[in-house]
Amino acid sequence: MEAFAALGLSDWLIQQCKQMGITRPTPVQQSCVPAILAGRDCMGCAKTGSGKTAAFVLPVLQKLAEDPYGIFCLVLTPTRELAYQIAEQFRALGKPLGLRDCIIVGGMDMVAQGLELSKKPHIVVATPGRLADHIRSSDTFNMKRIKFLILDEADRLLEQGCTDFTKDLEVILSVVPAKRQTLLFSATLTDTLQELKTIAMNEPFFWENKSEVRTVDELDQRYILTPEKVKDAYLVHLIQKIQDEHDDWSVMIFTNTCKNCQILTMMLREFKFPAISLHSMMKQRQRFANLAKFKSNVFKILIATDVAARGLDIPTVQVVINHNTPGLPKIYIHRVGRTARAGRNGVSITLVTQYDIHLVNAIEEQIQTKLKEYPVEEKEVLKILTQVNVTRRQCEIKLESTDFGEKKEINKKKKMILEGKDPDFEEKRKNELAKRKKGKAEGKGRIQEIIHQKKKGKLVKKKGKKTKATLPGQS
Ligand SMILES: Nc1ncnc2c1ncn2[C@@H]1O[C@H](COP(=O)(O)OP(=O)(O)OP(=O)(O)O)[C@@H](O)[C@H]1O
Repeated sequence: MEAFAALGLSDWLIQQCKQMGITRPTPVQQSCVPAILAGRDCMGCAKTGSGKTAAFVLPVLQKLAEDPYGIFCLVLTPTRELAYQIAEQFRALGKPLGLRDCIIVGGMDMVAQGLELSKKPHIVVATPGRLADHIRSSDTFNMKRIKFLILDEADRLLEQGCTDFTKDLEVILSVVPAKRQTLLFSATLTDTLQELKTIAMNEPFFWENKSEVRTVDELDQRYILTPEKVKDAYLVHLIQKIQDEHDDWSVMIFTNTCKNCQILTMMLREFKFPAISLHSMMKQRQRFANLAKFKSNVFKILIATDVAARGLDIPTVQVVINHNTPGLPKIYIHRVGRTARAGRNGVSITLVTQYDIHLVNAIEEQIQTKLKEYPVEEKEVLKILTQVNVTRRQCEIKLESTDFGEKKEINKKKKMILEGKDPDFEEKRKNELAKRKKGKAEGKGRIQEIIHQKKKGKLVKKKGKKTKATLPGQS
């Protein structure tokens, strides 16, 4: 326990860590915690599962305990599930403080979120899109006093992937004070280092793993070379093998599209495997429910798109299967990082077709490790090939007969093209209009009205009774 004390953390926090089984700091914690406590901006680039979350949660809680107010700290993160996970860590470690946190993510009730924000929580954990919507549409809260701005998975927040956060980040950065501590963390910071340095303005303390190898030693990284048409048969064979050989097992399968995710889930269920999916075309409540069922091991297989590739901490996951070879090495690093976390062992198996070999070469070059072939009895795979492919086709037909979002989207786009419109341009225009409309009408009107009403109601009930969080150090 002394090691944590040597970092400058208070006794109550050390005790809280102990209760959670955290007894010795990991290297990223060892280096970043003292720098953050000393008031420096910080960039931490450490491998997956190495405890980056606690590296920022611990010093923020300590500083909050010394001078508690809301809104003290804003954490931005790219996915909704990750926002909940980070808030949980704050809640667990900050329990003795009576910590009040607030989670602002898309897909959840905006009015309830507005009300939460107006109550000045100590910590706000948000995805950028929804928080920017609140900033644009409401004046019942402000971020003028925040002391800490944290970007978790910072490189993802800055890159222009399928979800582009940059516009929303601009909105958020325009309302947070220039005088603040900025903390940036990820397992893959290096590509976006220059942009990140402009956000962390004050010569940040930079900590990076010394090792050339960018994945953890405890991870056994394998590949299977397969023709595209045999991929699913390999997948079914692998799952069957894992199920036969282990009593206690848990697997994450990553695939490239929401539709594929849905079809693979249906197909594995036809084979009576306990599979469940997670992708961005599901309703948010369903996403949370499925993740909870997987975490509690009710379902042993989670089939997901890259929405689940970063940050999720599910210690029971022993195997990650890449149903498609990731197009970018950094996506590979995050996906396989869902196993072999916090010193545990894990296996990753990537299904590689002859067209993906250059992708594997790029991955190996980046991670400075050679993937090893996963030995499979091909004869066994060929035995189930026809049955698997027929089942997949049946699932595809079944899905096509439903109104699964992707099909609807494609049809909508086809119609637009026939009308001589550019679907992408139309989409952008529609989103802009919707945002503006929502900002003006709903935001200024409905949210504030409800918030004011609720506040009034509460004040009448309490009649002068003031509530205050009980934070150590507060008189
Ligand atoms: N000092 C520690 N000792 C033991 N376990 C720890 C320690 N610090 C954190 N952990 C645990 O390690 C696990 C992984 O931590 P965390 O989720 O913060 O990893 P990460 O570095 O953010 O990974 P990723 O890059 O995938 O987001 C968590 O379950 C966390 O509770």
